Amino acid sequence: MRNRYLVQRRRLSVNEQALSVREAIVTRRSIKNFNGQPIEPEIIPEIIEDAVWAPNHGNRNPWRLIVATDEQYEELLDVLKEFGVANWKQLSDEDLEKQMKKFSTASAAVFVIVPEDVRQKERMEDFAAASILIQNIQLLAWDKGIGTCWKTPPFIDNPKFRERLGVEAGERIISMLQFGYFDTSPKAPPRKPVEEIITYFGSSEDEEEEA
Ligand SMILES: Cc1cc2nc3c(=O)[nH]c(=O)nc-3n(C[C@H](O)[C@H](O)[C@H](O)COP(=O)(O)O)c2cc1C
Repeated sequence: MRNRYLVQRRRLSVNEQALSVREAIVTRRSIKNFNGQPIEPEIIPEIIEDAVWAPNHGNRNPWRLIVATDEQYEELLDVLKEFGVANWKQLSDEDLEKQMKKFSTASAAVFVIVPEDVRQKERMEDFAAASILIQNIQLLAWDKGIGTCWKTPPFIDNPKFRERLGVEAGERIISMLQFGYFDTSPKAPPRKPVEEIITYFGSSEDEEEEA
């Protein structure tokens, strides 16, 4: 009975989608200029609940997420100031405010953390699976009109920053994912054309024969 309810609930939420999968993939852009409008804090766990359906080898669910929204995001801003703005103590209030815009105009951040498996293959698989989770989050947010940007500033590997976040030994932060509403979407950075990235199996033999 409970299962049937869950299936029904999932169907309902799927029907609520605004964008097709293709539209979401093609139109999503990394948003780097947010407008400062706060996002509803409950949106983040809602998105994550769906995003975890990412494929992952052995169903290891190789991820955990540290979420900062609302007042916690305000608290996080103090930490980001310390680690993400060089010489912040020497800056005037005005310059500091300017430098902080890259963090302060977003209204939430999610740090995606993966286990660092000692086995190389598993480590790579876990990184790949967590990357899919991240794109799922980005697409689901986009579908709700919320912009995101996957950021990898150097401080995510700083031991003191890791400690402030509560990241354990054997774990790695792979993304600081910023969230927020936005007024304009940037122009799409062009991708390499398909002809450039595809080689058809056996085609080099054909070329050799023709030559
Ligand atoms: C692994 C990864 C790391 C990234 N790190 C940063 C970053 O540190 N700063 C940034 O501004 N954008 C970062 N990006 C976003 C890319 O700049 C962006 O995806 C790329 O320019 C393509 O634009 P689009 O996402 O709008 O299609 C990152 C993206 C990925 C996948």
